[in-house]
Order: sequence, then C-alpha cells, then structure tokens
Amino acid sequence: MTADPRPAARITDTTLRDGSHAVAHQFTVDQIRAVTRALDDAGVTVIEVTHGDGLAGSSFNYGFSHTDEIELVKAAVAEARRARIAVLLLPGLGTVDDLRRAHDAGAGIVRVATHCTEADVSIQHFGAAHELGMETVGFLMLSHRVGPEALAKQARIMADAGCQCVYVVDSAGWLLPTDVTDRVSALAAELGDDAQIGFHGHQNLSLGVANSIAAYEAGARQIDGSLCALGAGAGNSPTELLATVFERMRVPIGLDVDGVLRAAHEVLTPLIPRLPIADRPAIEQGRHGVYSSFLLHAQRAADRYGVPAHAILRAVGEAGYVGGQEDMIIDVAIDLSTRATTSEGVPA
Ligand SMILES: C[C@H](O)CC(=O)C(=O)O
Ligand SMILES: [Mn+2]
Repeated sequence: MTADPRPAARITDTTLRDGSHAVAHQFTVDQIRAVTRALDDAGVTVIEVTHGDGLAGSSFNYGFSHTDEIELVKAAVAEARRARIAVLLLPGLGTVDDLRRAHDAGAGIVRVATHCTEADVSIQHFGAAHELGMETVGFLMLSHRVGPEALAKQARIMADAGCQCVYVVDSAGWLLPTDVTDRVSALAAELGDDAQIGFHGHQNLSLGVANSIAAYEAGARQIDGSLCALGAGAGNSPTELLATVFERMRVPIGLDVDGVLRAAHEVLTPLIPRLPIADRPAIEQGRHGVYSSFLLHAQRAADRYGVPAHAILRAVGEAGYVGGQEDMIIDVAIDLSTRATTSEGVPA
C-alpha cells in the first residue's frame, strides 16, 4: 500500500528582493539575470524582484538602489522561461502607479505588505492588482507582534479585498515553531478556502526551515526561501535547504534539488562578498523581535556613533519600532552614545 501523496507546496524565491537588503540594494542587471536563470532552470516558479523594501523603496530613508528596479524586473522577466516575476509593494511607499509600471514591465504577481495590524491599507492595491490581472499575495509583517486570532482578523481583511494568499511573515525571526503552528492554524480556520496561507521566515534564531515545516504541517501552501539565506537580518530560510528538506518529507514542490544547490553555491555565492549569518546583532533581532531590515541601518549607525549594533537593535526592540521607522535608529544610536552603558553596550 502506498502512502497518500502529501499536498504540494509552492516555493517563492526572494533572493532578488529580501536579498537586496543584504547587499544594500546594489544588485545589477547582470546579477539579476544570472540568478533568475539559475532559479528558473531549477524549476522555481515564482521569483521576487524589487528593492528590499518593495516598489519605490529606493530613497534616503531606506537606501538608494544601484539600478532602477523596473530595469531589474524587466531583466528577470526576459531571463525567465517558466518562472513568473513577483514584486513587493508596501502601501504608502509604493503606489498604484508603481504597480502599473511593474505590471507593464512584465511582473505577474504582487505581494502587498503591511504591518500586521494595518491590513486595511492594502485594500486599494489588491483592487488595482485584480484590475491588472495580477496574482495577489498579502504579507502581514512582524506577525509576532499580535496573537493568532488578531492576525487571522487581519488576514480576513486582505482575503475580502481579493488577496489570494495571506502570509504569516516572521520579519524579526522571533517565532518558534509552536508560534507558527498557532498563527497558521488560526489563519486556516478563518480563511477556509477563501485564500491560501503562506509563510516567510528569517534565520535570526536559525529557525527559518523548522518554522517553514511547522507552517506547512499547519496548512501553509506557499513558502518563501532565499538562496544561501540572502536576506535581511540573518537572512531567510535558505531555498536550497527548503528544497532538500521538502524532498525528504516527500512534499511535492516541483524543484530540481541539484539545480537549486547549483544556483546557491555555484551562481549566487561567487557574486556576494558577505552572506548573512546569525551574528550577535542578528541574534539580538530574533531575541527582541526587531524587524530584520533594520540590521544594516543599525550597523551604519553603530559605525557613525560608536555604539555596538546589537545594543542599538536591542533598544530599537524595546521601543517597539516597526518598518518605516528606519530614521529612529539614528535617534536611538545618538541617545545610546550619550548615556553610560554596561560592558554589554546597553544602558547601565
Ligand atoms: C519590507 C520587508 O523586508 C518585508 C519582509 O520581507 C519582512 O517583513 O520580512
Ligand atoms: Mn523578510
């Protein structure tokens, strides 16, 4: 007797979007082409490409891109034979006009990201995406900041606005597998067949892959990964590890594991001078629930004001800052630089 096949899951690779944080948004057209080609050859069907903070993220507050992201989207679209290109959009930063430009450049999927309590600001963007005929995904960032039931209510707002898959986004890499199970289960109970559920993990506590398994077992059918974990903080769940683990679990994901391993170790690695690791600042992000995208901002402020990055991130976590408040990192660093601190670099 053969065991029932396990439900399929779709891997979305975000090396060329979340990974943009890790390279300070300096991706070039040639890099986008090489990585897209390798992912596409390995059978990855969704590849996300934009500034790390999404459409129109290139700015003083978030960091300027090396290359206009619409050129990057066009390069990925030209290179992909089967994969579809997704873009991220944070309402208030990216606009409906930016979405139209991305669509005209060939993007087929939009992932609209809001803070986990602000799903209502995504409604018009899902409407615009629907009119453009794009597939829609909702991203509830910093999902650890509210409990499962409150998160499920926010997912309901996105689903009612036409979102086809709502993600639990562990932006701080803070969630434990049981926390992920509780959140995905609550979304599954709320959404039923109205929308799929996805999971986006970060490696700050090295739990991205374990959390992705927990998410799948609780009903998530879209899972994010990034080659060699390239992403904000300690990076994302490595796509090559997700591919290998799901193969072992006999979960159909349609990827050629050898191809994904090649993409990670023969194509991406030579292009990237420093891959993310769970060093002290990144671990403090996971420990204190700090938005992973703050890492490079904190490192720059640390160099400038002579205080440790991990202490800045800890103070940022205590203050409860969320995505969009990158400028407050400087305030925190200045404040720390004027105060007496312990040998750990935190206020005495
Ligand atoms: C804009 C953020 O980088 C979105 C994301 O990937 C996260 O919150 O995690
Ligand atoms: Mn992320």
